Amino acid sequence: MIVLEGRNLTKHFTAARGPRGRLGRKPPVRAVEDVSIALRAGSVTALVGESGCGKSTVARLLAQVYPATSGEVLLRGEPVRAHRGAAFRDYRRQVQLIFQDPFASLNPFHRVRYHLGRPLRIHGHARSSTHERELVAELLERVSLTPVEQFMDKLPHELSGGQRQRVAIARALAVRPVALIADEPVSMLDVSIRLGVLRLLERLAAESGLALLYITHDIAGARYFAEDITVMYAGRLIESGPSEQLTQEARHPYTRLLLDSAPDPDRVTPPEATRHGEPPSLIDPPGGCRFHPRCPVALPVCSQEAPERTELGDGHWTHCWQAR
Ligand SMILES: Nc1ncnc2c1ncn2[C@@H]1O[C@H](COP(=O)(O)OP(=O)(O)OP(=O)(O)O)[C@@H](O)[C@H]1O
Repeated sequence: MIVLEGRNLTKHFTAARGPRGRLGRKPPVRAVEDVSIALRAGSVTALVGESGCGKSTVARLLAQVYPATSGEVLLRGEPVRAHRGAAFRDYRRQVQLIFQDPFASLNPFHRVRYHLGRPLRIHGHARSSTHERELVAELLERVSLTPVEQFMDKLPHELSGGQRQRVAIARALAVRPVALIADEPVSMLDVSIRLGVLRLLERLAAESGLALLYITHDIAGARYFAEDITVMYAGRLIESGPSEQLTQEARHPYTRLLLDSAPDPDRVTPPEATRHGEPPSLIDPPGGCRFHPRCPVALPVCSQEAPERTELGDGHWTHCWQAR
């Protein structure tokens, strides 16, 4: 069942710096163009791409941190129309964001008990202080911070990075969301504890039927963790499909470059993606397929016209002239 969906989402920001255009206006940053993505209950979807390609903007559009320039967001098939008031607050409760830096998202002066108890109180889940304590303990157990008594009264700086991220996840769970959007949730953590936090997110999605969007630049890791992978390049989606199929039979040259440049301790030659240059500016993106200036197999048509979506079967699709 599809829980959360973005349809044809586009976001243009007004650039804070940079020269003004002919009409004296600053040109927009075309951060996200025509992105459609669906998250299913109990399932992990990965959104993969290089830094600056618009992944966090998609996360924020889905969480309604700011409105889309065009396109719509649907929760359980219903378009989200409210941008303030009770309906909007309820939407923000149901769709929770987890950020990269758990330290920045936890007030350093408050103990774990407070961080988890506050949302329980605000949303009326705790009937009394004893009940609140029970619910806090339950949340700590769900994120495997046990024995719970050891964690209740800790301040954020007394916890490791992984433990802090677990508290941030528990706080998101406290308000009983239907979707979690995790934006690079492990990239600031020690390599040795990343897998544990990812396994926790996977278990929570499976056990609680949460729809989970996992945002990452690591396609190799996404493959083992997500059921589906969607690849983004310079503000656009370029390929998507079931993880195994997408990584085994990638059809877009950019997906192949990402797979080739995934960390490999045995490789001596530089990764393909670095050999083929940098991502383009989103103020003045290349015409046609945005990847064409870096594409090793570009055709003349690639610089002229953006390719439509080609269905490749079993939910696998791409936008590439070579696949048409
Ligand atoms: N509030 C904003 N105002 C202006 N430009 C913005 C704003 N937010 C993002 N951008 C621009 O939009 C583009 C996409 O940014 P975004 O943060 O979504 O990328 P990302 O793929 O998540 O990158 P990273 O992995 O580095 O966070 C970038 O060019 C960024 O500078």
